[in-house]
Amino acid sequence: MSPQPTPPRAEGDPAIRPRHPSDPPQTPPEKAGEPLLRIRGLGVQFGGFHALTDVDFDAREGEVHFLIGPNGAGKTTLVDIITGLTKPTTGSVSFDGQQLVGHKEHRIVHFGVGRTFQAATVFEALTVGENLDLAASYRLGLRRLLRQPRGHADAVVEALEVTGLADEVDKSAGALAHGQKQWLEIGMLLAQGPRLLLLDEPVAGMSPDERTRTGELIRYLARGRTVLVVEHDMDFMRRFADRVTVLHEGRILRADATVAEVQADPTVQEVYIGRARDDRNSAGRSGAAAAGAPAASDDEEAA
Ligand SMILES: Nc1ncnc2c1ncn2[C@@H]1O[C@H](COP(=O)(O)OP(=O)(O)OP(=O)(O)O)[C@@H](O)[C@H]1O
Repeated sequence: MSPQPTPPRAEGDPAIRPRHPSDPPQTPPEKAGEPLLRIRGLGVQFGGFHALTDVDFDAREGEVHFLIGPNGAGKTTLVDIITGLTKPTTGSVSFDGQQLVGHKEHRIVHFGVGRTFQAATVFEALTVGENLDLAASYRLGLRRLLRQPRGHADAVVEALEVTGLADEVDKSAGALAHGQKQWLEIGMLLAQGPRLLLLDEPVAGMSPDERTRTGELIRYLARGRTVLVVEHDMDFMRRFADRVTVLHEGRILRADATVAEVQADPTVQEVYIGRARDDRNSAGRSGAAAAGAPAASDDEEAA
């Protein structure tokens, strides 16, 4: 029997509970001022193929910013550039005034930028606590880690609490349920003390209940930080996004909008619905599932 996920500890905390219809609009507090992440004129080519062209993008402290777009739009490539995995052909990426382009991945982590991948990358043979200790040590450095008093660093204790994994601290990560592994990976990010968290499809493969808990966790993470979420799940976006940017074929289709603005945008609707139509047609022809349109029906309903 697969283990039952424990809910995040701070469930009663109004900052992380799901949005209620009577709640005030989720406009992030800071619209003015310099964004924490500022991307200008970004472009990248693979061979002759333009994966990203002239991308401008801003994200501010305290906001949950969703990056959406059909398959192949360039979302992961954008995250890869921010984190130093891919070098852009043109443009700049400024994080808290620091230019990131040209720095190696580990330097960018030290600047305060962390990411998760589509598949959780935890050390399955280690316990939950050991995974978190290891993640915390990456930022602290070995010398400071050895000088730590016995027990876990504060950042690890916080990560255990907010991911709801405190009761699983001595369990091996390989024995966790799918959702719990994703939460552990997010907890490992948190233990590194980032100011910008990039989450690539954090709810893929999760149950509805796990999605809700992940959304609550993301809202918690955004307190005093910035969270950029790459996601296909439109319902999840509607519930938990502050701002939304839409990419299409490597270009910005709609920048820094509210959920309502994105839903009302006919160009965005056309991209998603057109894509869904194409996928359905090709699925009909080939008999294969329309893998590229996980949220399409959602959007048709929204349209
Ligand atoms: N290293 C690479 N070499 C060649 N082409 C690449 C490389 N990385 C990405 N691409 C191409 O760039 C385009 C954008 O890919 P990317 O993975 O960023 O899209 P995405 O929006 O994240 O898609 P998905 O939602 O399917 O993950 C795709 O056409 C992809 O094939």
